[in-house]
Amino acid sequence: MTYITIGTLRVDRGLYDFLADEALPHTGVTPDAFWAGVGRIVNAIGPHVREKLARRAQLQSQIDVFMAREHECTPARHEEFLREIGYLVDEPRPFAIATDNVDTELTQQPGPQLVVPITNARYVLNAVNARWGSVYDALYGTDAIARECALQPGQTYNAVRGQVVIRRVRAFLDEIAPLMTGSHADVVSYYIQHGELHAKLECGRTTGLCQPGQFVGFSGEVNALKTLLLRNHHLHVEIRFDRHSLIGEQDKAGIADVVLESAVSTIIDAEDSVAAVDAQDKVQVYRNWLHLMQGTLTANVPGAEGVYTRRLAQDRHYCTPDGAPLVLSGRSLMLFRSVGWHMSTDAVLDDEGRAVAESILDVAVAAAIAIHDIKGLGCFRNSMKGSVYIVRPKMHGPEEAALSVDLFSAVEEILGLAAGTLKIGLMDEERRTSVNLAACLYAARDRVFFINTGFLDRTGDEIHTAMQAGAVVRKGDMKQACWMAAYEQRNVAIGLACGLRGHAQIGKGMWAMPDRMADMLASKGAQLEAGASTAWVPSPTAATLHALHYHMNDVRHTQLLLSRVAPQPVTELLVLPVEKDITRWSEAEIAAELDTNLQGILGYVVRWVDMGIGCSKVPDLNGVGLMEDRATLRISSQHIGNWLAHGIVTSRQVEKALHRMAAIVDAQNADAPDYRPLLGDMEGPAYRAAQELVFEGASQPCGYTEEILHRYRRIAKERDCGSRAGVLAA
Ligand SMILES: CC(=O)SCCNC(=O)CCNC(=O)[C@H](O)C(C)(C)COP(=O)(O)OP(=O)(O)OC[C@H]1O[C@@H](n2cnc3c(N)ncnc32)[C@H](O)[C@@H]1OP(=O)(O)O
Ligand SMILES: O=CC(=O)O
Ligand SMILES: [Mg+2]
Repeated sequence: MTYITIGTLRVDRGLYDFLADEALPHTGVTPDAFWAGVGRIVNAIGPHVREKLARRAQLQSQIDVFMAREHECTPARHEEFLREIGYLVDEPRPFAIATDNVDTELTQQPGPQLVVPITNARYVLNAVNARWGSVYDALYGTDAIARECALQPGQTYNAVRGQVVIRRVRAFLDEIAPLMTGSHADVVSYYIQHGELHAKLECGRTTGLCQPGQFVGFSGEVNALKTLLLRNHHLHVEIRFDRHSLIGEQDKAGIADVVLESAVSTIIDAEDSVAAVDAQDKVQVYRNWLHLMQGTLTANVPGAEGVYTRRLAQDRHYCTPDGAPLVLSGRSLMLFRSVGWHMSTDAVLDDEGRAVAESILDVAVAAAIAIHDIKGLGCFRNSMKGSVYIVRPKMHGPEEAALSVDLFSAVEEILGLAAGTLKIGLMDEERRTSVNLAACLYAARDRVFFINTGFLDRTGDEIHTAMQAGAVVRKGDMKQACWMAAYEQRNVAIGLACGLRGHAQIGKGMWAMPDRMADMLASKGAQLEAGASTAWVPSPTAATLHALHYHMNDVRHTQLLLSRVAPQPVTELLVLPVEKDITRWSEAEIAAELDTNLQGILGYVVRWVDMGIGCSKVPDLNGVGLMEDRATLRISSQHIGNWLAHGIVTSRQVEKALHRMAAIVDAQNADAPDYRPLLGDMEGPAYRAAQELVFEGASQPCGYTEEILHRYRRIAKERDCGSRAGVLAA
């Protein structure tokens, strides 16, 4: 890296140039002012970051001693101890959050939240455009419709399958926007008269909607509609007519498609789904964010008729029932997820030559770039309220939430932004945050736009925290653990008690089996029944299918009912997921658990380290594709570390299984271009990273995987750079 010195900082030349030449022009912030400001923040906040990280380590070592000594203690004693050491703090007096200028997508529109790795422009564009998605395509193209009517070889459209989809969507319309008489399946035409929607049925009768107010817009002519816009639970449904299309010509009402408002918001992820290990990678992260804020991001995508350029979707234009223009956003509301406090980056060095806290850089750069949106300099608007949404992951407790608030205020000051412009998404994914959630919310009460649960990191942290208490239950049994139920319930109850309903999101976690859409449809609705106003999905298709749940559940009403339920006591959250009777595990069960964890680790790590891919769909031992990211890696690495620590498995057994699983992962990737087999390169960075994650994972701070992954990815980058240079020289 080549650095240039600016004030007290040394800044990577590529990063400096990116900001000076691409990001800052037109924002009103000069490079000198920006870096001088960042320098001040590094000096002011940097020491606090180091102090908080030291505090985490101190608390964990106290907990380790306590758990080794008193692992059979009651939850009440456990609570008492956590209070004694200051891990658990007093609850604030009742209060309500007071965040203002939050976009309606987050306050009024319960709906799916998509997550996408920021470094993959092609996926990012798809994600932002997933605000709207065809439910016909989503059902037709996935296992949501049973296999017996799957596409036959050589067939381009299976009409039987198509009919199943159409029937299912008509039933859905009957459910969410019923007609006064008959079914949408019986309609032969829809038309508008005197600002009201009419539906002509096959039997010759005409009817209308049971709730006429659900008809909110249309395009085309009143008696030759192109689209019809309905609204249910604040989400829009667009019915498209085209009697000349393949589907529309066979449909009695001429319906060619039904499009749902789907990914209402999207997390543009610069954290656990990306592999950004140096200044060069960080520039790629920030450049994509810049092009999103400017509305200019593009990606070339191979399609049926050759390569085409994917761009951000335009807004959607309709007329209201009485003929006034109606414009709806064509894009998902974008939220930026920064890295957590534990990360540092040598893209910028402080006055003592230390890598700076990466959070400072992420928040400062993301906010500076968002000025393009705030000032309306781009082709589109992201936030109509002039807010910038920054998701803060992996914070431990209220002190760290308060430090984020301080950072946000400092960044607003150096950029000349109005106080409160930067909003916080407060992820409840570390144990010290869960147990002190009300205090965390209080610390961020003027800025918070969401809290959420269901996180894989939270399980990783649970295992790490309880490392000395005993052998933890199998990964699959974690979902039934007492702490997990308390975590989910308390987060919602505390969020509602702190006034989030209608003011901020209460979210739930990721559906991690991207190809299992039937299972997702059957189970993900439960997150809304539990009080969530949003929940994470891994893909646009999943967003469209998950949107169906929000039509079935009136989340605002569900939250109203749940707001009468008190949070479970914190002692429920403190019940450790430790197996009391380890003899109940057979050798085969232990071996299966180990194999599953190791195969997941290897399958993910090899792509991360060798190819720089931060989130992958890794087939498990049964061939089911699982979304793996750093959080799932943290769980697997901590789980093996725990079982090693408690003698459930031996190092030798783990080494042998690792080798065996490497062969499976190599076979699974045999056809992947640029794949370097693990077994052909056991001294290579990928295999060594996996070994270290397994054998040293338990001693990593909080069980985080980043330090190991980053170190080996940098080695792999150097190796590839060296071999490229060799090829060029030859
Ligand atoms: C624990 C946590 O921290 S969760 C948060 C982090 N996790 C995530 O961000 C998961 C996001 N999802 C993903 O990255 C991907 O869906 C993966 C890695 C799980 C699967 O990726 P793939 O194997 O490439 O998916 P698959 O082949 O089924 O589908 C690819 C298509 O779906 C689209 N797609 C898949 N996921 C996404 C997404 N999250 N956003 C937008 N588009 C997506 C791609 O654009 C591509 O379509 P295209 O060819 O038209 O461009
Ligand atoms: O950040 C998401 C998680 O599951 O952890
Ligand atoms: Mg996480």
